[in-house]
Amino acid sequence: MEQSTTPLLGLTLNELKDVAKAMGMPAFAGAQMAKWLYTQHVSSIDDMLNISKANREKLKQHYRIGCLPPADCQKSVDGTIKYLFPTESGKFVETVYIPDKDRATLCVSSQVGCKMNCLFCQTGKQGFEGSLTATDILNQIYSLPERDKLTNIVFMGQGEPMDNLDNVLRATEILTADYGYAWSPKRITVSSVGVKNKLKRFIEESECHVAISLHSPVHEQRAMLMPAEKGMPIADVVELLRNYDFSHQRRLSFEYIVFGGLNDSMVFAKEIIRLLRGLDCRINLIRFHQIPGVDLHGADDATMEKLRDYLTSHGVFTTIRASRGQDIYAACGLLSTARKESQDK
Ligand SMILES: C[S@@+](CC[C@H](N)C(=O)[O-])C[C@H]1O[C@@H](n2cnc3c(N)ncnc32)[C@H](O)[C@@H]1O
Ligand code: SF4
Repeated sequence: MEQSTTPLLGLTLNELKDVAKAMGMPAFAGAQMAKWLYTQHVSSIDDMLNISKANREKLKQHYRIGCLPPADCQKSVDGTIKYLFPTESGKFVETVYIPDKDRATLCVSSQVGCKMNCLFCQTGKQGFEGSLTATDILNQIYSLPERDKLTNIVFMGQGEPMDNLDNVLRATEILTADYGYAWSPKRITVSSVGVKNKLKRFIEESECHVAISLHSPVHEQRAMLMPAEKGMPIADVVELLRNYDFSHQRRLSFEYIVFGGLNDSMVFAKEIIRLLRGLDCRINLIRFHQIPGVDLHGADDATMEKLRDYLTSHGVFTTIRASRGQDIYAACGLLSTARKESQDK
């Protein structure tokens, strides 16, 4: 890895113009570089053919593209593909490609591991090893073999996006800017447990859809499942969300893993309705992906359907999220944990 050079992937148009200026290149070279990066996805500065050879050589002395191909992948019988991407710092994160009829969604990671330590999450068990740079986040798209088929991106891989907000905002800016990928922010969803001050900033500085990991409407139970509840209780998350408009283009959803015998009774359904009353949102019920060493289990289908029907009939549109890639453990964290363990040996 040529770490003495700086990656171009992850720079905004203005920053690329500054690079051009500093290298003594013509002013328009910044826009040319943006095109080679975010439209053409070149893997080498040598491929930036409308930049003179002399300027490419100069550029290469200080910069590199910053793209890295996936190190491993597992393919599910249902077409879901889990990739293991290296980061610039030599660690690994998981990215899951989920094709589905006319959609193809990419689930990207924002951190290596996570500080939030949710009881049910393999990434939480892995501990925190560092935040991804914007280069690392964008590389999961840039170097994806199925890149041109993507219709949606969800920040639901490893890590808590609000705990790496600057780099997540930089990546979503480049994904949505005209000079970048020119995607509508409506094709991007960012999922969070709710982090004080950061969630507010994200809502105000981005137009992407917002997903909140709810998992319990009851403070004590949510705190047991998700220690982040102690830093920003779900009641405060919901109060904050009430200040913003989710009734038009921008969507607000809540994720709810249904654990058998824990948060799956009508008592919880009623609390959810009370908590979310008047908020424009939907709920996605999620099947629990079993992880090693955790004494929790998923609710059965009939219980999930009953919950869905109750919530929908009480005004909160609710769906059951199809589980994908079961056979390759597409629940994030397992592949990278295995890679970490083999590296540590
Ligand atoms: C891995 S997180 C990443 C985004 C963010 N940190 C969050 O928690 O919302 C994405 C979603 O996966 C869920 N999740 C984590 N572990 C899971 C598991 N074992 N089974 C099902 N869903 C899980 C989380 O609760 C969250 O809704
Ligand atoms: S569910 Fe999200 S916040 Fe919780 S440990 Fe996993 S990645 Fe972190």
